[in-house]
Amino acid sequence: MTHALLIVNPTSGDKKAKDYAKDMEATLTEMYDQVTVKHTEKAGDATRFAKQATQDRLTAVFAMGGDGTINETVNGLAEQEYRPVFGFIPMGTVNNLGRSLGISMDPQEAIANLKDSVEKKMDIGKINDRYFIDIVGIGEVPRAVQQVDIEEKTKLGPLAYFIEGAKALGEKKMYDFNIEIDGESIQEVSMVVVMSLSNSIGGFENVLPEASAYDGRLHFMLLKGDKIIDKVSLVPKIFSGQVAEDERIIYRAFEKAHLALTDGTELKTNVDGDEGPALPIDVSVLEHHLTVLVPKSQ
Ligand SMILES: Nc1ncnc2c1ncn2[C@@H]1O[C@H](COP(=O)(O)OP(=O)(O)OP(=O)(O)O)[C@@H](O)[C@H]1O
Repeated sequence: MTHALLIVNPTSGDKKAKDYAKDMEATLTEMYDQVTVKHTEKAGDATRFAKQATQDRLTAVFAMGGDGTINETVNGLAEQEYRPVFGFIPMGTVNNLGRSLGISMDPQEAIANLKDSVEKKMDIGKINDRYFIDIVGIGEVPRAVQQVDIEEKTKLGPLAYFIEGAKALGEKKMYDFNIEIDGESIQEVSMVVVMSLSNSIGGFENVLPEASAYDGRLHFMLLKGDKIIDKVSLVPKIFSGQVAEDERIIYRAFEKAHLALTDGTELKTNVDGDEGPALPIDVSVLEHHLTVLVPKSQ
């Protein structure tokens, strides 16, 4: 007998997730013998529900919510001995993972496409003892992006992050990084370091055209501090997918890295848009770790 769990964050997508949950349940009922629906009430619920599903050996776990809910659900599934098939309906502002996997941003369409989806093996990231689905950011730009308030997000969508991030480019705060990346040592002064799983960053889909959630690699970018004067000219390059070739940026596709500051000060990371652990950090990719349902056209 097949059994699917549907995790719904009723507050996601301007509270629309709650309305779409009925359609989703009906669709899942056509796909699985049994469907259980659980609504989250607070941070940590989605992780708990998903982890329980691995212990109960359910066939599939679905999430309806923003990147926060997707991240929490994946944190419940990752590195468990048995991992159910994973699917999700993006209901947030940015929906970075949904964009990189080609899932429709229209919830109705995303639900309808489920019946015609295929299974793919998706990479996930690990930072210290937790997991991420999109990105680890370090420095003033990721910090500013994290502080975008809910009203601005609702009004402007991903553009709100872009505006705050661009403002922070004017900041002059630099950090002296000491990095080990797949056996290579990098010492560099920088204001921003980003490690992404896919082509999509902050909802913008063409930043790293070569990268994908299935390539078994994380993608590291460090903006060199000594070339700070012409950093504004980098913006069009970032959006036309040319960062990997720019001399002001160190780019590496990698599997494992250790990042610290040379003076040993604590600096908090941004993980999938929320505050993460402080440096020093260990970051790695878990290749093809989750079986995810994506539209057939992908
Ligand atoms: N019933 C609830 N009421 C209030 N907050 C909740 C509830 N259930 C979960 N949460 C919180 O919502 C967070 C995730 O929200 P969501 O899934 O919308 O992600 P998001 O990252 O805010 O999305 P986006 O920024 O893309 O809009 C969870 O981490 C949890 O703290």
